[in-house]
Amino acid sequence: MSGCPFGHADGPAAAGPDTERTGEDTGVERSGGSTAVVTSPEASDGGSAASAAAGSSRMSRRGLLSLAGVGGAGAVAGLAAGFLGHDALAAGAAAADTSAGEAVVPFFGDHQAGITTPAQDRLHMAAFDVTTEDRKELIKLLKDWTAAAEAMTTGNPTGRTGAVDGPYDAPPEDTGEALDLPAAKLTLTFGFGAGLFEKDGKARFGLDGRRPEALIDLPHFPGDDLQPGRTGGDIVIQACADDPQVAVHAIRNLARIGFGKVRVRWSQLGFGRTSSTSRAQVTPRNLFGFKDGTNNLKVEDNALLDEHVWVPSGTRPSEQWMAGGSYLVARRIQMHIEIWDRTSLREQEGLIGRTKGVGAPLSGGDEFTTPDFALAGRDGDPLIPLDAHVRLAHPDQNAGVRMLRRGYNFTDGSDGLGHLDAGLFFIAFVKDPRTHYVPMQLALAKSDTLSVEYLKHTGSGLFAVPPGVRQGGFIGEGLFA
Ligand SMILES: C=CC1=C(C)c2cc3[nH]c(cc4nc(cc5[nH]c(cc1n2)c(C)c5CCC(=O)O)C(CCC(=O)O)=C4C)c(C)c3C=C
Ligand SMILES: [Fe+2]
Repeated sequence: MSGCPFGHADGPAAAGPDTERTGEDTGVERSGGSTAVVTSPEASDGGSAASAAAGSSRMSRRGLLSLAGVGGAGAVAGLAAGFLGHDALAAGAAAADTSAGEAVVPFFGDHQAGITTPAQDRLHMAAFDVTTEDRKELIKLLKDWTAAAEAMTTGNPTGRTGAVDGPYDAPPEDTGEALDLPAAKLTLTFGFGAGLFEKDGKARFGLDGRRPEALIDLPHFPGDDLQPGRTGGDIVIQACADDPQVAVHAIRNLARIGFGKVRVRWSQLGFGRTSSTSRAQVTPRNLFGFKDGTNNLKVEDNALLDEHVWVPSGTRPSEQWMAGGSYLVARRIQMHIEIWDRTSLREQEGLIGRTKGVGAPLSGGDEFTTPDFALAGRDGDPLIPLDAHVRLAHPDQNAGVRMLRRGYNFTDGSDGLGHLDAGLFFIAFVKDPRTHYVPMQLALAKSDTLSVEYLKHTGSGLFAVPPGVRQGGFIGEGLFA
């Protein structure tokens, strides 16, 4: 093959007449490829449809590799180069792997993906401090992140030359550990912390007056033991995927792209979702062994999502950029699992207010029966104790507010004192944390025996999550308009 622009044996061959560049940012060929697109309820506008189409016409990382076994030596050479001819592409399409792991959640849409998207199995969340003070540099970074996010969520490497097709004497543009992995329903959700707007009393990036009123500094809650290295951050990125390596690869490459402009402040891995966000999903279990997410808001609850999760338009003009967005609350909650494991089943169920087996309310019925908080047992006491978690967290006790929970289990080794450092990385999306998080957290921290005796909050963050990105736009574009 001739035409290697970088002059090394493995370099890209010239694109043949049947190939077409899809864009400067990704350098990936149009392929009529095999990636299945998951219809995202969040991505419901025209841009999303276009994105879905773009996603479906792109070749995923694994689609590319599968061609090696289909198109023979020519295809392998093309594969190594990242450029494929028409015949090889047609053969590859015929042999396409459209298994669930290939599924793509569209990146573009009215709302960002990763909020009502059915919760994937794995999480890697990272919060960054922005180290540059240059507005142009920040905007450029957000544009570069948008391009990289679009590429990775469609199962493609970052940059024009990816992991193996760049100059031999330069670091690759993509780190490569996801080369042979499918998109795995990767979603990347971006949010802005208070520190992006002002630091030490001074406005940053020309954003004077643009900090939304709802982006408060969270108060100290009773029992909080927050570690500075696990708290705050100017920008957060939530990566969720059904493959941990895909999620970690995404955060790593976004951090790499941000080198010199942002610095990772904290990051958290999560290994098992603790919420279902769609009625099609089975309710998972947290590390206390209880079903978690039964009475969560679900993607099917459109009216409730409008009422409790999405920021409405019509707020102050300076906050209009948040319309269609949401607020992300992140709390790293350490669970005293060794104490829990020595607690009787009766007490465990009383602390939660539901049965451990099927997750039914202690007032009776099955998992999805409405709890009857007034129903008393033979002793006259309510069957769901007054200090049960589900009673105190129920909308009836919280001025009717609801939240969309999207947390993950975590285990980060041990604490050096013979205990696992394990817990629940609580993530919730709400339209306004002042009404939809702070009062409930205060009530739980004061009166919920589960919280007081078995939990410790060790990290915290609150982020304004702007609405979805339109094709050709960039993350948070409205804020910089
Ligand atoms: C501030 C909000 C909440 C925190 C923090 C929180 C932590 C937390 N929760 C569990 C276990 C369960 N929570 C359940 C229900 C539930 N929890 C919250 C809020 C917070 N939880 C709400 C709003 C609800 C729903 C209440 C309702 O409407 O009925 C349940 C029951 C199953 C379910 O409905 O999801 C469990 C179990 C843990 C272990 C934990 C911290 C580690
Ligand atoms: Fe809870």
